[in-house]
Amino acid sequence: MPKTAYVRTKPHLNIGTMGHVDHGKTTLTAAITKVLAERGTEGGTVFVPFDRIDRAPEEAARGITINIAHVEYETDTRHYAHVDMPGHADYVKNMVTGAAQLDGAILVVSALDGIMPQTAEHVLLARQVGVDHIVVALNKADAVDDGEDTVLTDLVELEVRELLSAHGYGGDSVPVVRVSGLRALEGDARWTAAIEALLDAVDTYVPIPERYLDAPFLLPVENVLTITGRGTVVTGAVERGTIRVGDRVEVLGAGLDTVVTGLETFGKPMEEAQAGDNVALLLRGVPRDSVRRGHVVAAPGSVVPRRRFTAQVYVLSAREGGRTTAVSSGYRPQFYIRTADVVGDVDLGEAAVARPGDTVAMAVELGREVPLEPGLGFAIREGGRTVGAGTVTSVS
Ligand SMILES: Nc1nc2c(ncn2[C@@H]2O[C@H](COP(=O)(O)OP(=O)(O)OP(=O)(O)O)[C@@H](O)[C@H]2O)c(=O)[nH]1
Ligand SMILES: [Mg+2]
Repeated sequence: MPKTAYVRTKPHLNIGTMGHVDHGKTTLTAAITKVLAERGTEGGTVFVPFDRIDRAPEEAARGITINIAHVEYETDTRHYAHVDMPGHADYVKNMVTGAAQLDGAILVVSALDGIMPQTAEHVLLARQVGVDHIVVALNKADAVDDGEDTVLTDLVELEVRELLSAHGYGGDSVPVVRVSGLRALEGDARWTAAIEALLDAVDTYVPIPERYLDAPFLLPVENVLTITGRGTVVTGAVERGTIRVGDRVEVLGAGLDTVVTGLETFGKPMEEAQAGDNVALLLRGVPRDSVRRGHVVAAPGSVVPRRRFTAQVYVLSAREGGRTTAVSSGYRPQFYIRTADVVGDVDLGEAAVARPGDTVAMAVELGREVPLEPGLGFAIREGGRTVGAGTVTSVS
C-alpha cells in the first residue's frame, strides 16, 4: 500500500526537551503525544509511549536517554518535530547535536530537585547553538503539591528564571508551567490540563522562525541508515533552502556528488522539503560507509568547507562543569559544529592563556574541513565534558 504523503497544512517547527538527567524529559514527551492524540486534532498525533522513546536496548535497561529520539505531533495551529535529548553528562554531546537545529526548547526542571548541573549546562549550550526561545516545564509538580511545598516550588521557579536571565533569555517573561508528565500519562484530568497549558505556552511563546527558503540547500547529517533494496538514507533538519526528488546535491565530508531519489518526513513521502523540515533523504549510489553524522548535504558548489577560523569563546567555569585550570595555545579539544565532532588546535595569540570563566578570542585550525560561516555557534568538549562555547567570527 502506498504511504500517505505528508501534507503541509500548518507551519512546522522543531522543538525539544532538555534538562538534567531524570527530571522527566522522556516521560513529558510521551505525555505530550498522549494528550494531543486524545485531543484528536485534525491531522492527528500518534501516542508514543515512554518505552518507544527511550528505545535502544541499552537505554531501556539503564532507564536513561543516550541517543536523541524524534517524535512528531500537531497542535491546533502547528506541526512539531520534537527531539527528546539526553540529560546525563556523558551524553551532552548528543544533546548539542539535537539542539543545534531547534526553533525552541522545553527546559524540564524537576520541582523536587531544582536546578542541577546539566540544567545550567543545557541552557548555556542552547544559547550558544542558537536556540532563541525556551519554555520551562516545572515537572514532578504532583510530588510537591501541598502547603509549604508550593513555597519550595516558587523558589525553584525563581531560581530557573534567574538562570535564564543570566544567559540572556529574559527570565521574567519566559513561561513557566507546573506539570506532571507522569500523572498526565496516567490520564489524570488536572495534569492533562497542565500539559495543554504547556503546549499553549509553546504555541504562543515560540515564534515561527524566519526560514531561509531562498538560500542554497543545506542539511547537516544527523544519522545514516540503509534501506534494504533502496540504498543509503541520511536524516536531519534542513538548515536552509529547499530540496525536491531529482535534485543534485553534494555530500561535504564524503566528497561525493549524487542525486536525491527519495524524500520523506516521519515516514511520509513529500514532494518538496524546506528549511526547518526534519527529513530523510534517499541518495543514489552512495555506499553506506561513505557518509557519517557530521557530514553536510548541500546544493553543489554552494559551500566551501574550511579548516581555519577565528571565534569568540566563553570558557566554562568549574562551577558550570568546566575546567579548573586555564588553557593555553596548543590546546587540542574537540569542536562540536552543527552535527560534526572535529578536533582542533587552539591559538590564543597575545592573550596566551584563557581561564575558566573568561571570554576570549581564539584562532582555530580544525583536523578536517567543515562548512563554516560567521555567526555559527559551536561547543568545545574535552574528556567527555563541555569546557567552552563559542561563535565563529571569521573564516579563512
Ligand atoms: N512524581 C513524578 N515522577 C516523574 C514525573 N516525570 C517523570 N518522573 C519519574 O522520573 C524518572 C525519570 O523520568 P525520565 O522521563 O526517564 O527522565 P529523563 O529526564 O528523560 O531522563 P534522561 O533522559 O535519562 O535524562 C522516572 O522514574 C519517572 O517515572 C512526574 O511528573 N512526577
Ligand atoms: Mg530521557
